[in-house]
Amino acid sequence: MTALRVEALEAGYEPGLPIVRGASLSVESNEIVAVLGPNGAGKSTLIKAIAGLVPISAGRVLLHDREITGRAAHRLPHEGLGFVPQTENVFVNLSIDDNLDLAASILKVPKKRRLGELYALFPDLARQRRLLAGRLSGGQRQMLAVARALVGEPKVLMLDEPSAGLSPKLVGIVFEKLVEVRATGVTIVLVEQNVKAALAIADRAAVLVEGSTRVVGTARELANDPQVAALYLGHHRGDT
Ligand SMILES: Nc1ncnc2c1ncn2[C@@H]1O[C@H](COP(=O)(O)OP(=O)(O)OP(=O)(O)O)[C@@H](O)[C@H]1O
Repeated sequence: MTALRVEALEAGYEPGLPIVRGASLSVESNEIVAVLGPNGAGKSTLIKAIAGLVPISAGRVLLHDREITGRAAHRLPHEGLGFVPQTENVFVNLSIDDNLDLAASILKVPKKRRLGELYALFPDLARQRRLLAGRLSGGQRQMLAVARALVGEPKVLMLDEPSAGLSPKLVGIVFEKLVEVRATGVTIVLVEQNVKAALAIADRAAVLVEGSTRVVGTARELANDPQVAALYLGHHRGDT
């Protein structure tokens, strides 16, 4: 079953100046799909447009065959779509517990059960639950951002550059956690500059160039395609 379908999407920050220009993507249930591409290709803009944070001027977004095009960001967790922004993705002045508690209150999720499940998935967070989020290391903070986005039990979780600012070791730890999250039945879409790390966990990937999806293939095909590598993937930050 198709979990998320993006059809010929156009989106941008100013009217008449689309940054995303005809991006199409189909993500099957329980897949991990990476959106890759050169700097400035519009990867973040695409994921933010799906997440209701950038205006869409053409095309459609469907979540499990239900159209959600242009749906306001705050409504999407109720539709089963979770989003982890690249920055400001936790409340730094609140504890881990309060970050999760607040998300559960807003989404009207049974707190005790859901936080118990999330603490079982993220034991490091459970151990430090009274600690302020602002005092967490980069990797732990990213884990909390993922946990927060999971509070509403999304069917599809989208992440904007989860590896940003993390050491290669921490990228590995965070990405392994994403594989565990997928094993709980969550479909994952991630935008990444770290091509190598993303292709290591992804089933398939799409390469976005100048706002449109140019190549879609299995992670293995893309990793081994010298033309794709030379043309589109290049040598990006963290790609070592
Ligand atoms: N808030 C904004 N307002 C106006 N233009 C923006 C905004 N954010 C990004 N852009 C522009 O949109 C274009 C695509 O940016 P975007 O961040 O989507 O690319 P990207 O592929 O995610 O790149 P990177 O990998 O460098 O983050 C760039 O030209 C950028 O300057």
